[in-house]
Amino acid sequence: MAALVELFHFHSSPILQRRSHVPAAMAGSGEDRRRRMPHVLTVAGSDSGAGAGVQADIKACGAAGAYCSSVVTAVTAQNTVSVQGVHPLPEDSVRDQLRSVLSDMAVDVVKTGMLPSPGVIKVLCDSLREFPVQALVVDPVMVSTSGDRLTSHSTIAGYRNELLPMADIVTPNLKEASALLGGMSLVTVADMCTAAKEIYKFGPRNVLLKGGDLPDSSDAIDVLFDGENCHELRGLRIKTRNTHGTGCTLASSIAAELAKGSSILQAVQAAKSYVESALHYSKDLAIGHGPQGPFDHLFRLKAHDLNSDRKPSFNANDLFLYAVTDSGMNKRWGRSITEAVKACLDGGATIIQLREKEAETRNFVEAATMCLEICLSYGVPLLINDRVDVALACNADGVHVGQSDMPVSMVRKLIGPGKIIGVSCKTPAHAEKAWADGADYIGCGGVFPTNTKANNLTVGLDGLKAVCLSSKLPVVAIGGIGAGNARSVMETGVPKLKGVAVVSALFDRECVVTETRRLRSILLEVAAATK
Ligand SMILES: Nc1ncnc2c1ncn2[C@@H]1O[C@H](COP(=O)(O)OP(=O)(O)O)[C@@H](O)[C@H]1O
Ligand SMILES: Cc1ncc(COP(=O)(O)O)c(N)n1
Ligand SMILES: [Mg+2]
Repeated sequence: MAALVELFHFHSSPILQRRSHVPAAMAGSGEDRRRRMPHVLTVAGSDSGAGAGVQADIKACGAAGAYCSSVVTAVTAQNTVSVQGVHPLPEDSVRDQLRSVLSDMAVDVVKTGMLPSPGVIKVLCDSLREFPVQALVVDPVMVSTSGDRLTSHSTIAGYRNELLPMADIVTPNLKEASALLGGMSLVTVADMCTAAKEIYKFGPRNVLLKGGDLPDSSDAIDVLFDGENCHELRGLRIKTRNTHGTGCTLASSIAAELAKGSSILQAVQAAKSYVESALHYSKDLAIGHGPQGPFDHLFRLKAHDLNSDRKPSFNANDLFLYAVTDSGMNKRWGRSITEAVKACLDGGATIIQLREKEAETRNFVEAATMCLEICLSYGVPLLINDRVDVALACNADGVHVGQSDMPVSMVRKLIGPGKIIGVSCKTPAHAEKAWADGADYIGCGGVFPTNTKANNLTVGLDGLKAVCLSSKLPVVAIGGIGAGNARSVMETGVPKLKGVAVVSALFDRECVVTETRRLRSILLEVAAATK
């Protein structure tokens, strides 16, 4: 067997070199300039419940923006309770389907799922030799999560000797890894690394050992061995029964990312983050009566995509010196809102939020429109506090909402994918929800006591740190911050903390320009010192 592994190892070249890969969007020779799409072919079983198998693969690829063709290897009768029947298709039918697609449709990446017999593995390997593709992703499906067997024992040898040596990445779960290694026990992350290295010896160029079922782990930990390093990939473990199809989905999503031109590590990270988001969105979904429900692969059709290039215009560094206006203070100092905004822009504010709690709508819209024009001339984004209608009316850059304002998912629906949404958060749970709902940044506070907001609970520097450490979104600190304590806030040095938001320290002062400059130079000093 070692010799066979050697042989295949030698013949299969590293990913992206096997077939010259033309990025789909740019492809097109002189005679054919039609637009191409990244194309994944899944070779897998049908799941009548559509949570796993071919159905999951098509949805996962679609969600990633790839086309997905499908060669069906078996038809299963299954639901959220168990697998009630498995009907493998004749090998000839699988061969015909493979030929139909591979000979015509310019497949970039092949992903395999349920392969019910050694014969089907052989047919597939022959087809891949006849029609080489850019990359092969092998999800060695053996047993469904419900515990039902989906392939014969004899296919394990087929995987080891024939398919794995051709694979760019293989994605066993704990049970499958153990089966491939003759029953090795896997209970710790260290065991997972050892097992990944052992499986690597069968010939795949990368091994992703999935730890969805790792006992006693509060995170969802996967391990990627690329022949040199063992990367530990940690994600949030979502508390839900709806995990049917996570393995199929992860592998298909990896295939789609590879077809789009990502490296293996990038593809795995993007896929894992997609599965995590999909589980989070679907955690309360009720489909079926069994213990293992499916999830909603296409949740991004409803909520915006957090990890896409949806909003290249939002730059987290804009949170550096965040000025929040206050109509009461402006009145006290005899300033118009536009004068206040212009002054803090002159002093170097990097983002502005209009927070007008008392203004009449007509006046607010007029003022916001004028402020927007000023902000545009400084190249600084303008956000509106709470009032989605005002933001829409004046075409502001976004909205900032609090925990009791309109929910972020609704705001997103109203203002569209291209606008910025910020949310006030006090706890890691708020921060997680803000991320899942599709916000762009978090305002965390009140860090210190303040008179600007009545009855506002203070979270302190420790509360701020806790939110920043758990947040996937950039954070701006708010509440009682000014020249006297901004340094202590920024010196917490937590990675997600991008700046401070201030109200009174700028606007409850005689000269807004001077105060903004003073604060800015303090922030710049800390930034320079902590670089
Ligand atoms: N409850 C969960 N929360 C977050 N991620 C999960 C959860 N369960 C599984 N995953 C992730 O889903 C992917 C599939 O893993 P796993 O469920 O172990 O595979 P399989 O479905 O093949 O058994 C992995 O990236 C794993 O970390
Ligand atoms: C047809 C088919 N293929 C694969 C799986 C594995 O499901 P999971 O991704 O939950 O391990 C399944 N249950 N059915
Ligand atoms: Mg699973």
